[in-house]
Amino acid sequence: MTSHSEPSAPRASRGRRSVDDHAAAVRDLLHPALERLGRDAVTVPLPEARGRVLARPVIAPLDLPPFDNSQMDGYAVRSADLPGRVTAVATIAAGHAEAALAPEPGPRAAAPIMTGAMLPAWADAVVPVEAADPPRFVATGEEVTLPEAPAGQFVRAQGSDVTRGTTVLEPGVRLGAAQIALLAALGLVDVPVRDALRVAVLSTGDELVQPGETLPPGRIYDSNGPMLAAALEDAGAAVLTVQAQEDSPEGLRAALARLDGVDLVVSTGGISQGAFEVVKQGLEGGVEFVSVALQPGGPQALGAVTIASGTVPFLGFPGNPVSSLVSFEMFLRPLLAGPRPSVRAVLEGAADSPAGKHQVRRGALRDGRVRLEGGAGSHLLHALAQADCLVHLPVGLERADDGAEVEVWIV
Ligand SMILES: Nc1nc2c(c(=O)[nH]1)N[C@H]1C(S)=C(S)[C@@H](COP(=O)(O)OP(=O)(O)OC[C@H]3O[C@@H](n4cnc5c(N)ncnc54)[C@H](O)[C@@H]3O)O[C@H]1N2
Ligand code: MOO
Repeated sequence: MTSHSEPSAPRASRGRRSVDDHAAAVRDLLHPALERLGRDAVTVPLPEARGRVLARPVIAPLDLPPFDNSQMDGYAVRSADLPGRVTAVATIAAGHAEAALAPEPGPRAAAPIMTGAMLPAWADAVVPVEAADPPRFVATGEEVTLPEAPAGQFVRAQGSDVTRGTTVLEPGVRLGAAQIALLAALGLVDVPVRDALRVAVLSTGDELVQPGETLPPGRIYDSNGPMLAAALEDAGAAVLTVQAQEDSPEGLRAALARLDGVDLVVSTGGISQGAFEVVKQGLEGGVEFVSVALQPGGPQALGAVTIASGTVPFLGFPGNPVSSLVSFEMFLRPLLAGPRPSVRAVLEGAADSPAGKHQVRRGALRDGRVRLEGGAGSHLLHALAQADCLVHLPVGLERADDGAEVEVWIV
């Protein structure tokens, strides 16, 4: 949150921990685990590299394009021969270098050439076929009239995209479709990526039923488990298990004791003021329960828990789905995947925010204007699903009027 905070923002009141202070506490808690990830690289095959974070620089082993080639279907020519009549020589198709490597023809020659095909060394320009007279490919030995073509026209020069030996991707880059395309174009198959943070997600609450099962009265489907698993994976973490947990402190401790080989446990629910707060009752001691000046996402828990493979960091997010996802966005995601893109936008309609709290509303951003999706309620999943941004109403801003400028994170 540090990079997004307002330096002059009033501090949270009434003994609540500020958003920045809690973000710092979570950062400190996860520092050793994240430092290890920054150090340790693993090699994954290219098809598995999507969403991973590059651990080492990538140095281009070849030029891109690897050879001069045509940008158009047309005729490869010497610009000095044009305009005028030229005689067609052998056709050069993409992937077939023989015709391009054939001995240089005499003056006033033109080779029919296809997009992506290797330009012969004797040619320095390409005339698109539709500019020819006749506007088609003529047979070898026939004549065609071509207009003037400056040297370099429609030629994609070797190395014009990437020069061999240059660093094309830096460590820390998240690999998406474009980066994977670049690695593939360079012929690379083994990609050094940061080891992913291995996370266990535990949903707590006796009311929870798994999607696909029938829904008895008074019960609800577990949406936090799938939501956080998706959010974590989207941020580059490896979710080793997603479990719903019966509401008993002993059951929770037993479930933790069975977990093996995770770097972090994240739970949802069971941390506020109810009579059956399973996380609070089961983990008191190693875990701290705090009230953060954030809405939604006020109740928070953090500390350490003992699992089969040792003691690992623990984060307890509140059970309300929007609270849980906002907690993830504010405290965990920035550590895993860096800050969300942040813009200033003009608010459509007014919004009220509780005194002394940093409120995060859901919004839809269009052309620099943001419309709130749904109210402040932290159960409003449909509105969350319509939103494409989070709207920040920091401490001290108890009302934002229609037309006010607000900070928005694009999610
Ligand atoms: N007396 C008070 N009551 C509450 C306070 C408070 O300060 N005083 N804080 C409210 C706020 S704010 C929040 S947020 C919630 C947090 O409560 P818990 O973290 O203890 O969560 P639960 O009580 O277990 O559940 C809250 C809510 O969320 C639903 N839920 C829980 N898990 C899931 C799941 N996996 N998928 C979908 N929905 C889930 C649950 O059914 C409840 O409706 O406490 C307020 N109360
Ligand atoms: O803080 Mo709760 O997290 O508003 O719904």
